[in-house]
Amino acid sequence: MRLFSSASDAAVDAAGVEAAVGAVHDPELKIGLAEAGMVAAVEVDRRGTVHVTLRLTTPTCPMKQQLADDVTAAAAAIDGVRGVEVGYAAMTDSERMALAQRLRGNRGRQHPFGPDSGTRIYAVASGKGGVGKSSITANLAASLAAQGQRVGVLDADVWGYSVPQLFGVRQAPVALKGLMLPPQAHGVSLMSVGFLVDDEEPVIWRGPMLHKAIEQFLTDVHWGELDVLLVDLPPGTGDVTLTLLELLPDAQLITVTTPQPAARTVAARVGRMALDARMPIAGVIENMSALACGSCGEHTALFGEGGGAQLGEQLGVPLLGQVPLDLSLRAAGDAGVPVVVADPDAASARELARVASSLPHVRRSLVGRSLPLAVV
Ligand SMILES: Nc1ncnc2c1ncn2[C@@H]1O[C@H](COP(=O)(O)OP(=O)(O)OP(=O)(O)O)[C@@H](O)[C@H]1O
Repeated sequence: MRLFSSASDAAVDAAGVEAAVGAVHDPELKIGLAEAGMVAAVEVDRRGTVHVTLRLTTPTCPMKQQLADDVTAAAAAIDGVRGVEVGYAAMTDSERMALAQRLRGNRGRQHPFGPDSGTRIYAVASGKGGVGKSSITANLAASLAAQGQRVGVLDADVWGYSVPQLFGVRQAPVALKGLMLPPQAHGVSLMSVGFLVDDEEPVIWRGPMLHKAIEQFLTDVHWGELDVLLVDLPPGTGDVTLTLLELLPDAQLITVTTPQPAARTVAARVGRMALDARMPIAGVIENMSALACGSCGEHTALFGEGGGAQLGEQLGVPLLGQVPLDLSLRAAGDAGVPVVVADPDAASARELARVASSLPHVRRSLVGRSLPLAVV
């Protein structure tokens, strides 16, 4: 229990406490605790201590501590409250079922990112692997979340997933009667195959199974209302990319390349594929641009120069930014904290934050809406 020295000895407004506790937002469910049916009891004793019992979706709820902190802060803000004690109970099966149904709403088996959704979707692609596509995705997401946007990251790089590592999240998502609650980190909702398999275990999905898995990541995950969904695609133009193009026809492509000709040429193929599918391309991000020496400031173009600008020209889209090679970005990624959060003044972080705040919103032309693609 936490005790406070209250400024006044006024009788506590029990209804006010209950309303304040009920209004606390559950970050995974994305609704208030009262609406989620999670407030089992709120009592105020004669000493001004508030006793709250929360009904958790699962006893091992990863948000338990944060919920306790938020509930404590909300109750403590009410006049006369001298202490707050938070206890827990678990939902029954039927309560979990009712909650899952409420969260799904009436969309049934449809995913929530259809043409009527207000979510901007960016699919982050590269030709070659290892050019920093996942690092860029993670940092754009964390930066947008820090600006107050509701952001999700779908790690569609099923074989080479790195979103769990980049966000420092290892826990499996809470499952609520067939609906997965995406883990949260740095204000971003996350979903990745990496949450569902052991680190050492190879993912050997192919064809229909892959298609099904990607579909489920869109349909059976409680994304809630998002302003932006970033999809980290696997490198190249494989099955997953085609599946996503089919499932998310309103997605816009962001192509990541290094300045090197080899990376640019392969990235151009992904760009061409998007153009052929009439998928809008938001632009190109050049990563691993010139390295600035920490002490003398001199720039070394380790991977050459100009690849991003040339790719942009080739595809007829803007160069959105040039993220320098930066030790801070690599170290932050290894530590599981995006560099825009861990070291916002680092050169890479400043450029990534700038790109995030000026991401264009390119709409798909209504001409030829159906895709000339099929998934086998
Ligand atoms: N600008 C940068 N400066 C320094 N290191 C970087 C930079 N961008 C990425 N890296 C590092 O390069 C490695 C590869 O990055 P990342 O995993 O983001 O690439 P990727 O294109 O998503 O790879 P893949 O698609 O093969 O999984 C990581 O160790 C990352 O920390």
